[in-house]
Amino acid sequence: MSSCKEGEENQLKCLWVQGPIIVGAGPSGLAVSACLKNNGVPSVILERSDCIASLWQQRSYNRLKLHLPKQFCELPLLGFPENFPMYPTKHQFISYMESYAVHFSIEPRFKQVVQSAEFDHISGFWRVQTQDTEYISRWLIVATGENAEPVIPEIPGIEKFDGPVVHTSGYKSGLEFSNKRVLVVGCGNSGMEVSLDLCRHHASPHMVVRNTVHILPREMFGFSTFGIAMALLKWLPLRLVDKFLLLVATFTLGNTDKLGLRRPKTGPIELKNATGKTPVLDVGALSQIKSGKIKVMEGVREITRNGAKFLDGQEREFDSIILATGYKSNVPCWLKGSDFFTETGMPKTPFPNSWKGEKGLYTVGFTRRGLLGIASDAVKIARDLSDQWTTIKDCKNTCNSHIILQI
Ligand SMILES: Cc1cc2nc3c(=O)[nH]c(=O)nc-3n(C[C@H](O)[C@H](O)[C@H](O)COP(=O)(O)OP(=O)(O)OC[C@H]3O[C@@H](n4cnc5c(N)ncnc54)[C@H](O)[C@@H]3O)c2cc1C
Ligand SMILES: NC(=O)C1=CN([C@@H]2O[C@H](COP(=O)(O)OP(=O)(O)OC[C@H]3O[C@@H](n4cnc5c(N)ncnc54)[C@H](OP(=O)(O)O)[C@@H]3O)[C@@H](O)[C@H]2O)C=CC1
Ligand SMILES: O=C(O)C(=O)Cc1c[nH]c2ccccc12
Repeated sequence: MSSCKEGEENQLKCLWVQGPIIVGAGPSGLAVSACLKNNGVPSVILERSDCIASLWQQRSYNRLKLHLPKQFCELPLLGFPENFPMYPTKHQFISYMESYAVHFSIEPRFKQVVQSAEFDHISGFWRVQTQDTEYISRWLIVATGENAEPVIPEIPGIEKFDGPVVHTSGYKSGLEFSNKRVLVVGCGNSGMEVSLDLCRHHASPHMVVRNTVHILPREMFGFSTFGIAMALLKWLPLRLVDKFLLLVATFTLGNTDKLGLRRPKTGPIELKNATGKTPVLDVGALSQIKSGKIKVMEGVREITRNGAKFLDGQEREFDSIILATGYKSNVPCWLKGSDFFTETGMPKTPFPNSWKGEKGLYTVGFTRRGLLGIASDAVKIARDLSDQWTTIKDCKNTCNSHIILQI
């Protein structure tokens, strides 16, 4: 990286970057940087927080474990340590990512909040601005993730509520909710697992289920449900695999409709692929629902000073509210002049072709396929980009171009 205009007062520093600029040091940014390095391509990662994998280190609850078996959650080129359990804890996953970064000598530039990134048609380079620096490169890799910001819905009356209102990204443990009545809004994996954690800390969770939801056992016949689905998908059509999963789920879990958990018409994997809505992989919440320790509530009509009114006319008092309402991409806030992303910040081109845009733009981790999708994107990007890198290096040796010498 070489500097072109060093810090005059109120002016951005300007840095030319060797290889691509990667925005985000989560699993996606680390994976793509490692794959590039393995192919001899340097890169610079810009990360807004002060650590790698900030979602895992700073914005997730203590009890979190991977809910897919470890073989589906490894980053490319370096697997998990052999002694890891089938479902590593978040602390194990973080330590794995720390060693991954050390192994590939990945050193992100921390506290660099990317505020804008735009392709400069005149120079043919990407200009990426953080709060204090402008980075310039021929390539930009978007690795800010599908979970960059919490979704905070506007629920009528919520501003009147007297008690604490937290999003699951700020929830650590049920310890501070002991003996409290808690309204959990949302019933995805976060809503279910936080409700379960609350039960284990003797709180009284009421979980809002406003819509339909697929709940599957994490394991079937001693094998992971996800693993079974992946294996069957090699041989059978998606809809048949979904039918099979639902048959076994009904057999092992019973009819969840009766508990207020109505299933969508579309099957779980088809729905995940089409909309990104992840089925709940049950790790114990369902039995707490069955025993009445987690109460399922219909949609909220309004929040009051000390509780909530529900669509079915019920009214309850609560001490706290936890918003398990999911996450969203933040790409539209900072990526300018590109029509590669939708207004919700997801690539317009669907999987498996969402990893490559135009003019040196790449995306990793926007496939709605978790860590497996990340690994697949990272490998493809590194292959594509290293071909260009080799061509440019060869040209640099022979054409002696001024611009090419700068990068
Ligand atoms: C609670 C939870 C559990 C999950 N468990 C699993 C699982 O078990 N298995 C699985 O396959 N998938 C799982 N996923 C899905 C997915 O694999 C993870 O979310 C994974 O962390 C995504 O990696 P990422 O690098 O794409 O995004 P992130 O981990 O979100 O990393 C993106 C990084 O970009 C940074 N960033 C964002 N905006 C900017 C900006 N403007 N400037 C600079 N930096 C920025 C962020 O600070 C962050 O560090 C889980 C998701 C969640 C939310
Ligand atoms: N152990 C693990 O590995 C875990 C993995 N995860 C993953 O993290 C990702 C995010 O999960 P999660 O945080 O659960 O988010 P999700 O997007 O999966 O779920 C959000 C939930 O909030 C509901 N919701 C949103 N707005 C409102 C509202 N205004 N009123 C009522 N309900 C509302 C949604 O309902 P509706 O469907 O009606 O919109 C949905 O039930 C997923 O991919 C998940 O699999 C999460 C936790 C643990
Ligand atoms: O946990 C997540 O958020 C994931 O995206 C992992 C995942 C990818 N594909 C799935 C299909 C069913 C359940 C979880 C996943």
